[in-house]
Amino acid sequence: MAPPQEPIVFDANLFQDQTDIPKGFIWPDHEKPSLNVPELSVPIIDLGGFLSGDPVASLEAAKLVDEACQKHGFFLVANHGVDFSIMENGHNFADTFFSKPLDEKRKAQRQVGQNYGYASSFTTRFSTSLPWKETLSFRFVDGNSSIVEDYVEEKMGQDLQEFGKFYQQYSETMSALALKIMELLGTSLGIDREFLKDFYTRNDSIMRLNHYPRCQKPDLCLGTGPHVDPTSLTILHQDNVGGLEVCVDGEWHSISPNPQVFVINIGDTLMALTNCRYKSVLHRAVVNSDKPRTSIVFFLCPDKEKMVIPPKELIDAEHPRAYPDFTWGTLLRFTQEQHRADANTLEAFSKWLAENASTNEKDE
Ligand SMILES: C=C1C[C@]23C[C@H]1CC[C@H]2[C@]1(C)CCC[C@@](C)(C(=O)O)[C@H]1[C@@H]3C(=O)O
Ligand SMILES: O=C(O)CCC(=O)C(=O)O
Ligand SMILES: [Fe+2]
Repeated sequence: MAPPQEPIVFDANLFQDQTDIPKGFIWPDHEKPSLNVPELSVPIIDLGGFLSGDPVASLEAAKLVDEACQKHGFFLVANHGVDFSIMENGHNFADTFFSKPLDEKRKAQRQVGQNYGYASSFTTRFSTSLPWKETLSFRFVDGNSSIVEDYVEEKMGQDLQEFGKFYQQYSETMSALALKIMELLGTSLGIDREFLKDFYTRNDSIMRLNHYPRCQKPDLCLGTGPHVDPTSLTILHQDNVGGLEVCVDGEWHSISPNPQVFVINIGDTLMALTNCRYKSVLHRAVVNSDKPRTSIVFFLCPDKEKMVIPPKELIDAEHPRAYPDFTWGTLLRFTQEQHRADANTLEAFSKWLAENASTNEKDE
């Protein structure tokens, strides 16, 4: 992915009221937003009921999550044990950061080859189909109690210490929530309840803030383009603006904002780990001309060196291996250096692995 010669600088404060949209932000006709998409019916899972051990609640939660993950990979989690003030503060801190002048935000500028830091769109990574968003991403490693706050202090200085401490805490809260959800998925898959939880205990995840400025041509642009998450499990909190859409049965559907719940979706790595029992599904974020939108996203990822191999209970004559063995570290590198995550990342990755088998073995 060669960067453009003269990358545009996406300054949200200027672009949000601009009617003259640079062509790099105009998406191809077949990917432009659709009008009046229907709402997706997504089950609300009572996580606390499952964790309480109540047999009726556990059975209901496992049944609902199994159906959803086999079909479109999205579900909502309620009774999650996370105090609403945490989500509220998450958005307040994000809004404070993104309302800063661009040169302030660029103190944490994401460097070429880095997955973390501030990015105003990805004009240095791509030259077409540019996402109408700014992002701030952190690395979170379970067990490292200051990785996020250290990064913030190093990149943005002492005055953002409270900001860094907050997202350190938020990331730890999401990591713990993710492991509880992994227990539920282990149960719904009918495998050892601890298998997935153990696989992700030492997770090496990505905490990301997505900020979508207003856009005066919301019918031409996309906040985040159509993609499947290459990661394992996504825990997303929407504000009350709405814009997340999922492609089910070939049609885009909206997921209505509900700030009391977290939106959960399966990513490619977990789809491979479940030998395709649970689906990683195409989704995107649309923008609007009236209000900016923020989503707070925790991408659960395993240790980068762990080999992703489904448990034997999920491999049989009817379900042969769907994907080759791989590590998340190799897939992450692939999405950052070779192939922008889109609708077909795992297929392109499998082909790339086969073509570069000798090189990848040397890198291991
Ligand atoms: C490993 C990742 C790459 C992206 C962030 C995480 C999981 C989702 C990926 C992404 C959001 C998919 C759409 C394209 C992308 C470039 C984006 O719009 O942000 C992707 C992220 C990335 O490569 O930075
Ligand atoms: O902002 C959203 O609602 C979706 C963002 C997303 O899919 C992502 O960051 O992977
Ligand atoms: Fe996504």
